Amino acid sequence: MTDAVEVRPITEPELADWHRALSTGFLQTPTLSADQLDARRRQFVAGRLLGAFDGSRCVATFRSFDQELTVVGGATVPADAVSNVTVTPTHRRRGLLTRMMSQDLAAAKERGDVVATLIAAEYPIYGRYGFGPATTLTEWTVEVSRAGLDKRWSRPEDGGRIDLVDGEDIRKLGPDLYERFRRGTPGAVSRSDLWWQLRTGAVRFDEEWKEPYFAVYRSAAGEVEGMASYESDDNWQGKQPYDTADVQWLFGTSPAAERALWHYLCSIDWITRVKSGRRSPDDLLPHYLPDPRAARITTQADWLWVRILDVVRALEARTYDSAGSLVLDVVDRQGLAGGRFRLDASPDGASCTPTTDTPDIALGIAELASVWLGDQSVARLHTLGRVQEERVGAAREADALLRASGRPWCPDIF
Ligand SMILES: CC(=O)SCCNC(=O)CCNC(=O)[C@H](O)C(C)(C)COP(=O)(O)OP(=O)(O)OC[C@H]1O[C@@H](n2cnc3c(N)ncnc32)[C@H](O)[C@@H]1OP(=O)(O)O
Repeated sequence: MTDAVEVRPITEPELADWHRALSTGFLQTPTLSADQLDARRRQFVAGRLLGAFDGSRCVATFRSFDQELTVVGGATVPADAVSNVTVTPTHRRRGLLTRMMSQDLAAAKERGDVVATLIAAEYPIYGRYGFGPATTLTEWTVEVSRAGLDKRWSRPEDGGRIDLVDGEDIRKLGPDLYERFRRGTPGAVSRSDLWWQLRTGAVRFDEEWKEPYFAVYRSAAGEVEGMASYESDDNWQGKQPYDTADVQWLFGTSPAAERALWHYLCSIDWITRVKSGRRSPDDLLPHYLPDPRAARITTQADWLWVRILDVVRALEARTYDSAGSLVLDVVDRQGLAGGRFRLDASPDGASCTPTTDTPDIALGIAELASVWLGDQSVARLHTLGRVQEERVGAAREADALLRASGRPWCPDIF
């Protein structure tokens, strides 16, 4: 049966059928309006949208696009970002995802991408293709009354200011600021113009788009250093307001900007709770509050998954705080990137070369992705039996070499 189904890149006229399959796979209304389809045309890139066709009907979807991923130390690597993965329920578990993924990863490797990235809908799907969870997502809810902030707070203490602006301002100011931010944030990914258009309503994929509030922080010197987008509900109970500010995104290029934006959000009259949106596990949000316990973790889970396609370039792209050498046996069941590699690293730079030297540790390509950006420790994976020590003590040494000073953070969903 599977053999009768053809997997291939779609053509632009096939987009409506492809989107019907995509909506069906995500359990959404199958047929898009002409306007919705028109807006989504902007994501069409020839060769990067795969479909599986049973006769003339599209029964599976897969889209990838070019992205940059920031690594430890601030360099970026080219990534193959994977999204819109669905198989129609009538055609599941016949190997269609496996066929689409194999085609896409082979093409990405051929193009020279260092990694593939995705946000996994469910944990068990992507490990088999060599993806490993590489960043963790943490969401907090701040109970404003417990935060200990001064009730009379009305502006940043540092001489900076916060202004509410509209979507057009965000489209002008956002991309440059985000570029600076993401280059200092391992785990962050590039944002396209379309990303900003969708978040500010200039392009709408769904008819019921709700306009959020946009806040911008400028330093005392007048520099734009941070911005946030948030919504609020309209929640009155009797004569009391219990509104929640729901942060869509918030980032800054200085701690002062982030502190001021969180204080602003926690000081809006009627707002009793602030939901943080997607942060890294070691985000400073709780510590910007006089009482950090006011921020309660509501979600903690795997977020960005990474599939390393080129071990040498991946390990050479990042920086290392200490000096050391490590021989790694990297097992890749798909045969895309495995082998034995010698990493010689120091704060001055790193070189990684294929070798026949005796290995220190052995690990899967997915486990390498989990330790590469510093989200996991080699010692923890060793304790779990997912990294093997070929020399006693090597896991702890690998840990010291690969450790990063902060956890990586991918604030985006794609
Ligand atoms: C990046 C993103 O877009 S994330 C969104 C992913 N999409 C969804 O969650 C939408 C709903 N789910 C689906 O559309 C499908 O179930 C998919 C795309 C997840 C899987 O497609 P399928 O064609 O059924 O996968 P395929 O047949 O290639 O499965 C390969 C293997 O993965 C396993 N597998 C696939 N999906 C799952 C899952 N959700 N949970 C556990 N195992 C899974 C299969 O059992 C199979 O295992 P086997 O090799 O041991 O037999």
